[in-house]
Amino acid sequence: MAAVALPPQPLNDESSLKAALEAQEYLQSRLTATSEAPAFRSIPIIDLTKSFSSSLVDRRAVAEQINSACTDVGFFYITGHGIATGVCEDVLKLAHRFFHELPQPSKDAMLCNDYFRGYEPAAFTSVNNFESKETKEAFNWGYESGLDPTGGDGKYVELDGKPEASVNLWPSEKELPGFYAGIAKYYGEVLQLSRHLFRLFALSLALPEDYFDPLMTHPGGIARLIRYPPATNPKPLSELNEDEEIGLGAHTDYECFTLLLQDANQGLEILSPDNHWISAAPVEGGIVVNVADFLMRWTNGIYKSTVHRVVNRTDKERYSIPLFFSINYDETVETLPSCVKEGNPSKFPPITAGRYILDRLNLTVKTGKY
Ligand SMILES: O=C(O)CCC(=O)C(=O)O
Ligand SMILES: [Fe+2]
Repeated sequence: MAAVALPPQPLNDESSLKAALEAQEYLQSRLTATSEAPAFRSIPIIDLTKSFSSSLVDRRAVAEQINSACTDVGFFYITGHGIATGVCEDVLKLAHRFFHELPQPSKDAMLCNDYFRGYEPAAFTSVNNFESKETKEAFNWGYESGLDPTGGDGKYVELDGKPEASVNLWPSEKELPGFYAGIAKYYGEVLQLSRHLFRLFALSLALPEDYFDPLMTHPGGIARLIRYPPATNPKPLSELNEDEEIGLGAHTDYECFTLLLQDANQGLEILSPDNHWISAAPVEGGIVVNVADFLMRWTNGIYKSTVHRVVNRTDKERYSIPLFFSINYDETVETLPSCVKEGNPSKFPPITAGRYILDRLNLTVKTGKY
């Protein structure tokens, strides 16, 4: 069965902005009150090795674990994912080089553009309504067909639906030799891993395995190198801490799901429904996966998009590299058929992938459009 996408329609800016504002309200409600969902204290680890098997039975067994993780926690680690340790180590080294070797004026010359590509100095964006000053700095880039091992289908459009060659901003080869090639290596692999995961998500949702394939031929995929400075007052995660030094404020992600590579320093924390923060400390060889808001809506709320934040509690810098994987930005979709039942109708109107993400991003910038 082919994926059911709606026929092309004019972008409905109003419904996506409404959805973006609702997401902010949801965040505030999660931070101020507990939710009725069952509490959790740990994050499942899923070994993907069998998901690469030629046996559908093996692939379904992995998909079932994904279903439980997404229903209960919204976060899981993947191991056995096929991206070599060396590739992960190399891209983390590149992150270090970007922040330490590139002179500040060169970074400033690549200041984040309207599509959120380029360099974000500390405190440039704030995910949580500016309640906290964020210490992180970042370098963001997005999909280019040249970074896609499939070569893409030539139909990529940007967040606002415009066909753009590329709005990415790259440091020059002279200033940072090997940077683009190193990014391309990791990005290409993590993009393909995301497509593989989406097939497992399809199985996990009782959909045909290729259900999402036509929707990720030119997918949105913003990725970033993030640097968190060392803590000025290192201390472990504790309920008693009140003066948290926020690296990245409490938020949910916007797209379908995120694949996060982190270095050896812990800092990522996720919010259990009973409002306890749980550390998502690095797991050897593991990549963190979390459901984001677009997929939460698409599954009628069955898959959880869980609130998380980053507090670097160590005396070392911390680096992380998330990829926010989206379907093609020009797709408008309605609730998945397997997530709508008699007595449980769709809770969410259709929205367009890119426009929704752009509205969410715009709400994070001090000079935002709204
Ligand atoms: O740095 C991390 O560990 C998490 C980053 C994150 O949550 C994000 O960029 O949305
Ligand atoms: Fe996040």
